[in-house]
Amino acid sequence: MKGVLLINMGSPLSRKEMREFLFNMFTDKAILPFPKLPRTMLALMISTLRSPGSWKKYELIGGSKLMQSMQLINDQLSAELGSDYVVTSAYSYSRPSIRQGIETLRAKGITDIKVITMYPHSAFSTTGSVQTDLKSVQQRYPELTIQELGTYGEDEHFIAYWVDIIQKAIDKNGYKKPTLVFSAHSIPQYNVDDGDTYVEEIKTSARLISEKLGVAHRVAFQSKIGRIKWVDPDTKDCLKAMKAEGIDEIMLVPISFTNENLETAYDQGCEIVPYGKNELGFQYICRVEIPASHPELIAILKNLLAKA
Ligand SMILES: C=CC1=C(C)c2cc3[nH]c(cc4nc(cc5[nH]c(cc1n2)c(C)c5CCC(=O)O)C(CCC(=O)O)=C4C)c(C)c3C=C
Ligand SMILES: [Fe+2]
Repeated sequence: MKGVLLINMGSPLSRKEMREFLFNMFTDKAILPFPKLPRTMLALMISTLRSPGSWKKYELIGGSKLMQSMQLINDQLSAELGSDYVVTSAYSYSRPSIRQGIETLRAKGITDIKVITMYPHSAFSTTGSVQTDLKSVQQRYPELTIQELGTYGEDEHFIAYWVDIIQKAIDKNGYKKPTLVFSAHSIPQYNVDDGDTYVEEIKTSARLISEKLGVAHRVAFQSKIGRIKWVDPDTKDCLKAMKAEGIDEIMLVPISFTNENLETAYDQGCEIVPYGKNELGFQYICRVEIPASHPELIAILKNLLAKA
């Protein structure tokens, strides 16, 4: 029997978990690249100060849908793969942790474990963090064969996944000639300067999807926090420039995610779209929602396993 571990960031399900989630995130060297002691002190400070405001956002959207979506994807993949595989999910900053996920499979006597992250693109702060965790679990359990199957931003099923979701949104909204704004989670500029390929990977996915749909597109970055320099252009600035160019039908596409989450429902739904409507005066602007699961998403995961 083989094991499949699906990995994502995680999400807080209660006010108490909010602080833990932020603490776990900011003690991660891939997020805050400082030595351990100052990083832990900063994580304690940031999680304490940030959690009330962040939790309010989660309450406003009725909670993040990330964990429910992960459960559905997990169950659908498990049903597709049949009894030769055990599929389970784990999270970088929530429970079960990556180590716990591997231990669950190990406890079932499984030694061959394939790992798939729910991040379509690589980034030091997401896939890089997962790889570091996997390395440390591998050292703990050298008898296991743990193989991470890589990203899939150019995979034909990933392109088909977004083409289908976007086309349905175009039809639903009755847009005639939309311009897609692929709004990805931003990353710190210092990561790009150190060789992070995330931005280029996002641009490639955006180009391939737009070409298939035959529509115009832009790439922009959202959800920056703190005072450091993040990758540009910022999504709101991109919309401002598009208004000046006279573009009038806009669809935000959350290209860096495979589940609805705080950054889609709140940052796009409650901040960026209202900004476009109320401050810039766009009449036709909407965000494309991510379905909880999708046949093409399951096909991506199955394909990665078949190729491994
Ligand atoms: C400060 C550093 C952060 C970096 C770098 C970062 C990169 C990054 N994040 C995602 C995906 C998600 N992030 C989510 C929440 C979230 N992210 C940060 C910080 C960084 N992210 C914080 C502090 C939070 C918590 C919310 C808040 O306080 O603002 C989520 C949402 C999860 C959910 O519960 O719904 C996702 C998903 C990517 C893809 C990425 C870089 C590529
Ligand atoms: Fe994030």
